[in-house]
Amino acid sequence: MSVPTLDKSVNIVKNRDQVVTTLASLIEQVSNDRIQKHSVFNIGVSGGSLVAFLKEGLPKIQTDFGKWRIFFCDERVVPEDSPDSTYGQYKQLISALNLKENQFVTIKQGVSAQEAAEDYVRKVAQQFPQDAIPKFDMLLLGMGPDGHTCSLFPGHKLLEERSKWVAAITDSPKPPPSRVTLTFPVINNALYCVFALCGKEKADMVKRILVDGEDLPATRVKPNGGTLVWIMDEEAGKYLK
Ligand SMILES: O=C(O)[C@H](O)[C@@H](O)[C@H](O)[C@H](O)COP(=O)(O)O
Repeated sequence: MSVPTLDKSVNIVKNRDQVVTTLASLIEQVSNDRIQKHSVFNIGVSGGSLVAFLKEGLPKIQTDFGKWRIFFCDERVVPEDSPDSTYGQYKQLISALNLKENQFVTIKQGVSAQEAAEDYVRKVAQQFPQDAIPKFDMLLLGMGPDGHTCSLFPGHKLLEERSKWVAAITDSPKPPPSRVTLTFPVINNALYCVFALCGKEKADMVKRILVDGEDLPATRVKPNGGTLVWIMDEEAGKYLK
């Protein structure tokens, strides 16, 4: 797979196809490194357009998917068979990548957002017993047109959460309203935080975050001692040139 090399934190590639291949190549590199060192690859995925990027890109990479544990950076509190369920959208990857269902760490079904968040904290803690704060190998993030990431929205009190690793939100401005989300203490403890995005509708917000440094949720993703990578197409990055 010939893709542009990632030599900086902000990578503007030609088009959506190259976002898919560049993202997949980075995931391939990091997953193989982590599996070689720790025999497991702990990755968090988001919903939105990232789902399609991964469905297209992951089947083309060489890695031991059997060593992957897949978490959700955020998840909607809906039944798994709802079209709004992020896990429901990723389920197709189970057969495509020969995964086992239990490699996805999913949220508890049939409970409130608060209960789902409390349960997810326990599930996450189980996978990172040695860590004072869970240290994900890689978190794959989207950025909404309002600068949100995960289910952390501009002006929301959850932006200030400093102790809970996973929080519930019931007033998400992006439907559906009830979700669980990782919080910044966990997000910024990851080894890699990777934003992947496309399209001119994101260009203004990309400029406000990466040029103007406006304090928006996506601006606050600054992995401590980790690596932040942005991968976007020319349309999304048109104000960065
Ligand atoms: O489940 C979700 O809604 C996401 O996790 C959310 O944070 C998403 O990543 C952004 O809204 C960007 O979505 P798009 O890439 O579709 O614009």
